[in-house]
Amino acid sequence: MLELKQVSLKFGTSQILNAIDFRLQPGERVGVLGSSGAGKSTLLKLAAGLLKPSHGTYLNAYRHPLLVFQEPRLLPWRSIHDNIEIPLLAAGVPRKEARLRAMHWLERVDLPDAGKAWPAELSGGMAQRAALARAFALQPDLLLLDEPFSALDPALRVALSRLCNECVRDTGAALLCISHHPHELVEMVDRCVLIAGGKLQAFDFEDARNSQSRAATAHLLHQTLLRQETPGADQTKRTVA
Ligand SMILES: Nc1ncnc2c1ncn2[C@@H]1O[C@H](COP(=O)(O)OP(=O)(O)OP(=O)(O)O)[C@@H](O)[C@H]1O
Repeated sequence: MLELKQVSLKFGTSQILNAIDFRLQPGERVGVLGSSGAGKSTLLKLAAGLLKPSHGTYLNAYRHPLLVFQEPRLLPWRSIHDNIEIPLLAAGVPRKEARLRAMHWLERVDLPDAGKAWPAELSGGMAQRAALARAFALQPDLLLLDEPFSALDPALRVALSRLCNECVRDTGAALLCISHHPHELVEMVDRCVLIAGGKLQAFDFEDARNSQSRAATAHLLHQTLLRQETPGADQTKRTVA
């Protein structure tokens, strides 16, 4: 389990997160929303252990947290297969198993013939699929997605969200996922948190399996986000100590 208790984080004098409490249970899937600069990526980096809180308690029992960024970040001088296999070898996976896992995940993300290709030969969507294959091959128990599909066109974004959703459900990994698209996000998660003014606001779905409940929650999230992004809205103001 991941647990943040009364966690605050400052960059210089800017208070980004202010005494937040957050828990992520094994297998739980949580969406993170908020206006630009609200602190979503900061929360993910905290969860990944890449940032330390200025105050409060950080407890993380996940052994294999994995952060996936907006850009695929593939090694340009190695083949797609190598891009997936190299991190596995670095993690101590035997070569034969690493090869099989790389092939399995390339197939799973619908790139069965791309193993020998160079990253520069792939479209944006294909490169992001390869990045997902690399992530899932590492068998994370906590997957942290920082808007991984935001640079793609809407149809591709929806397709990759669905694929990612299936893979997360198949592996049972816990998920913390940032998105600016409430309607897509609610299809992937059990609940959402919204960051505003350094605080977390919870949006629980009445019944995550009920599409009407998901649609209503997405609508509410959308309206709340719009209010935040309106210039001068109170919620976007951040405490500056
Ligand atoms: N390393 C850093 N040093 C100083 N300030 C930082 C640092 N990282 C982020 N910030 C600031 O913290 C605030 C929150 O940044 P963060 O990247 O978490 O926002 P975000 O909600 O993910 O935004 P976006 O949706 O635009 O990606 C921003 O004002 C940003 O400029």
